[in-house]
Amino acid sequence: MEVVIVPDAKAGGELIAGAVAELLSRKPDALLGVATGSTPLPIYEALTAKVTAGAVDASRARVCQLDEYVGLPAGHPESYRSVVLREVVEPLGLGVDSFMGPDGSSDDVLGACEAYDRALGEAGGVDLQILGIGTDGHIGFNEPCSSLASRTRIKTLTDQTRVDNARFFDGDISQVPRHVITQGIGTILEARHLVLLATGEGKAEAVAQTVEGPVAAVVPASALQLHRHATVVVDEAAASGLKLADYFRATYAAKPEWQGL
Ligand SMILES: N[C@@H]1[C@@H](O)[C@H](O)[C@@H](COP(=O)(O)O)O[C@@H]1O
Repeated sequence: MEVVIVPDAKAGGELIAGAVAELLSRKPDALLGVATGSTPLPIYEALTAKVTAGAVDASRARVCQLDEYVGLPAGHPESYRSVVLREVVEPLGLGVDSFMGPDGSSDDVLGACEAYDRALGEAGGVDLQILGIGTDGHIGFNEPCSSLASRTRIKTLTDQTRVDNARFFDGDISQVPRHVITQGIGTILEARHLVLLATGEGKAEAVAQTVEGPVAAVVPASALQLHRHATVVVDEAAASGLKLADYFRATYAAKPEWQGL
């Protein structure tokens, strides 16, 4: 696992957008896995700026969702499908046919989970998966004690996650769905490159446990330690709980440019 400490969220966004740009130059039809939440927005803004400036050709890129609420009506503005279309797919100038996600409004939720897990494999697998992290260490919507071998399935949100996400629902926790579909941890680990961005002091504890704690289902993001190409990008505040911060800084400073992220 590589840990990169950046000055702020904007720098993290630029760095990761650069890695996506490099991937697209190598593989124009790469499948990009995207997370929702506030944290990854600087990545999508930086990538959109590169595309608008003509520095990156994303016209053949494909985008896939990490997770979804269950039970929101199709087209609800806070469904993750709507969010990803609004924040990523449309700004990059892509069409809906470049995009895939689980159907959270299906009557057959179990079937929708299995179909999505299968579809990811049939699409050739995710090339680069962008991840955020919950304050409780979740990735996607894999809450604490999710199986590290889990596949795409339905999960129940913790009260903490529903409180954290209420800001997208007029601050009203009762509007935040209790159930979600999420790529499992086993599914996420199949992506070729995992890039987790965490910013702000509120994520410091979860980041410390993810990077320096034991691999444990109680901290789902710690499963990144099992991946052969995982990058954790943190700002100074999110890095504040890391004992090895100076080592990570020195290592990155001495990294040859040709290695990329
Ligand atoms: N399912 C999403 C996660 O993918 C995201 O990482 C997390 C943190 O969101 P934020 O970046 O807004 O803190 O929120 C939700 O739970």
